[in-house]
Amino acid sequence: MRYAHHVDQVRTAEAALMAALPEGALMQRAAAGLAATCAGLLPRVYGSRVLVLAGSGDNGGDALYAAARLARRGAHAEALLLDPAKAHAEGLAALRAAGGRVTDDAGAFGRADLVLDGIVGIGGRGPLRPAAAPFAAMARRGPVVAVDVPSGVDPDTGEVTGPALRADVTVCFGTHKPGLLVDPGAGYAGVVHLVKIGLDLPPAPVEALQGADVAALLPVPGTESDKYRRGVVGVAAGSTRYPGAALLAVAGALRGGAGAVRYTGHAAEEVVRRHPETLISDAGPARAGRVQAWVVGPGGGDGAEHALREALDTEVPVLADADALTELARLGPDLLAGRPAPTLLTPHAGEAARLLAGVGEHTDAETVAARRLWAARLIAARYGATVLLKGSTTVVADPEGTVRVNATGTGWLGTAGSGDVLSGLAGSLLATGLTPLDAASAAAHLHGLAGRHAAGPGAPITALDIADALRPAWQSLTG
Ligand SMILES: NC(=O)C1=CN([C@@H]2O[C@H](COP(=O)(O)OP(=O)(O)OC[C@H]3O[C@@H](n4cnc5c(N)ncnc54)[C@H](O)[C@@H]3O)[C@@H](O)[C@H]2O)[C@@H](O)CC1
Ligand SMILES: [K+]
Repeated sequence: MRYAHHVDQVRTAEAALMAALPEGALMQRAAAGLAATCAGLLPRVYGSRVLVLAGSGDNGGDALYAAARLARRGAHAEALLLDPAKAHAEGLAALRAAGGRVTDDAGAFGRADLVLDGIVGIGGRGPLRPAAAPFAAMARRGPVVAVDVPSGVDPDTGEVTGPALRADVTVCFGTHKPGLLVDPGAGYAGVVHLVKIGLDLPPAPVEALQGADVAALLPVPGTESDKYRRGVVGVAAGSTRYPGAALLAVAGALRGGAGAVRYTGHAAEEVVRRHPETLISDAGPARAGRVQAWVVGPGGGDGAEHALREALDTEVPVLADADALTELARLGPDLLAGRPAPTLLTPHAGEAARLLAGVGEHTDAETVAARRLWAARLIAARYGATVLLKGSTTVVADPEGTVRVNATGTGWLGTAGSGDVLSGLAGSLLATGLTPLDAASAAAHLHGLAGRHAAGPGAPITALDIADALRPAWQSLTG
């Protein structure tokens, strides 16, 4: 598991640790870890050109001390001070003592074998200021290593509201920051290395499951299991206009761990032709027969409201997607109030904007994509449901405030019907007994892996390719 903490939590933990350590010890731990990572990125340290972009805070201090360590190993280290009068004095003295020097030549950026971005860390707010902004667009020769956070990325949210420095590697201290795990910020962070500095931190508000965590969640049938004991997932999807969505949701559900899939809707014939193992029901969710979870909405068309209401009236978990979300946004969160079982909503950015409008928060898909944590948390809180917000990093938020992010995806997943496969998959995992948080985050992880598997080194994929790749994706976790 990767854990990420907010800036105020880091500051509190840092203050407690600093009080117990000799002055400057913590910064030396950070600088030592940073210098070690940089050394590993250079073919050889001796003779390499290292440039520090140093801001006015301790982030600049970390970078200057790390550059001093590299200078002691023979690197030509230079520092470009963005606010010379306020530069970190001790760090600068250490750099000079090690043979490094200050430069005011911005061209050094393009010549450096490695750039250390020590402009701002967790003290940063908003985009790069004018003195640093030009570096965001400048050509670089060697890797840019962000110190703690890529400057210009909001550490708590991952929001990027103007120029920011794109890093190849980010070395963060003590814990991850949410902005390193959530897009758009995650896209600026590159590969993230964590340097442990001994912080005693509270429970993490944001976490990211790793392969082993997902493997531990996935259901394994016991010797006594049969199709009913493994869980039956109901799929109410598709319409005469959109039969394909039903096929795709069922394809995902069949590969999600449930023992059987029960389908109800207008595409029964097509579903059975393509997936003969599906149980078909003529009645809607209210009378379709026993299931342990319902998936409702993909390609639902005009029938979506009816199917949603019937599914919500059952006593099992309900996953609402696509047209069911549009209906929910129109009808409002009261529709979910008092349900005896949890609800999982799986919007993309546009549907999330609709759900937000349904609670009086008028916004658009672009804003949701730029403020993913905010949007997912707000929908979860206002609808009292778990939310899986699809997109470049998938954010899963539950109404109690836990957030999980998933970054296994690839841009190739942005293909028609991909979300239908995901909702079937997540619903199937719900039917096996996983909580909505676990089902949603495991499904997002598997779906991302399947997309990568299907796309291989890089090629367009179809939603059915993703469904087909779910089995090797699952095997890659459990094998
Ligand atoms: N104090 C310590 O012993 C340790 C410090 N660490 C480092 O200290 C950092 C936090 O240091 P600070 O609290 O001094 O804060 P920062 O160094 O992150 O930034 C503070 C300074 O940047 C300016 N600033 C804010 N937003 C800006 C923007 N958008 N563009 C340009 N300048 C901006 C502020 O005016 C302020 O002067 C961490 O991120 C980490 O790198 C720790 O990680 C390790 C231990
Ligand atoms: K930085």
